[in-house]
Amino acid sequence: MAKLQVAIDLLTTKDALALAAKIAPYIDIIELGTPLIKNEGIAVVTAMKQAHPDKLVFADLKTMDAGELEADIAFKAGADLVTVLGAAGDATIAGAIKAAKAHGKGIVVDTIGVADRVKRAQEVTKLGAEFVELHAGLDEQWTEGYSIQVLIDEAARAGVPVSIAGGVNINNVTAVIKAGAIVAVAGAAIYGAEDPAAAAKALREAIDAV
Ligand SMILES: O=C([C@H](O)CO)[C@H](O)[C@H](O)COP(=O)(O)O
Repeated sequence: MAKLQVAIDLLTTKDALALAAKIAPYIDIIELGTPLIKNEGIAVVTAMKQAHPDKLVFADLKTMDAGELEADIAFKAGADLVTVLGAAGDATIAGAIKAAKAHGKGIVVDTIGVADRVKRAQEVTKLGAEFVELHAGLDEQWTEGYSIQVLIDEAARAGVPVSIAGGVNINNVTAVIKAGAIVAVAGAAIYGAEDPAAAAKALREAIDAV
C-alpha cells in the first residue's frame, strides 16, 4: 500500500504540531520541512516524534556535505527518515546511509536540482537509499511552464523505489501512485487547505483506491 507523506512547510513547532494533530489519522509520514527545521532547530523533530510515536518522522535536512554527521544529529533527535541531496557526492550519501544503518533507520535521497533524476535515483539506490524523492522544489514549481507530469513520467521509468514531491494534490495523486511512486508527498495541498483534515482524508482515500 502506498504511503501519504505530509510536508510541513510551516515555520513554528506550535503550528506544525497543531497541523499534525488534525491530519494524523490520514497520514503515514510526517515531514518536517527544511524551512521549519532551519527556523526551529532539530528540537522540532524530537517534539513531533514525542507527539506521534506511531508515525514515521521525516527530517528534510537536504544535506549536501558531512552526510554521516548531519544524519546522525537527526536520527539522535528522533527522525526515522532523513534527506540527503542527490546532487551531493557519493561519499556524502554513503556517510548518511552509514548513520542510518547505525540507528536502524533510513535515508531518502532528494533529487532537487539534479538534471537526470532517473539516472541518479538508480545510482543512489545501489548505495543503499531507502527510497528516492523525485522532487521539484517550491521555486521550480513557481516557474512558468512547470508540470508535475515530468515527475510522474520519471517515476514510471525509474525502476527503483521513489516518492514524488512537487505540487502533489487531489487532481494528480492518482496518477502519482499509478506511476509506481511508493510515497506521495503533499505539502501545500494539505497545510494550505481551508480544512487540512478533509484534504488529507481525500488524498488518503484517493491513494487507497488505486
Ligand atoms: O521539500 C519541499 C520544499 O523543498 C520546501 O521544503 C516541499 O516540502 C515539497 O516540495 C512538497 O511540498 P508541496 O510542493 O507544497 O507539496
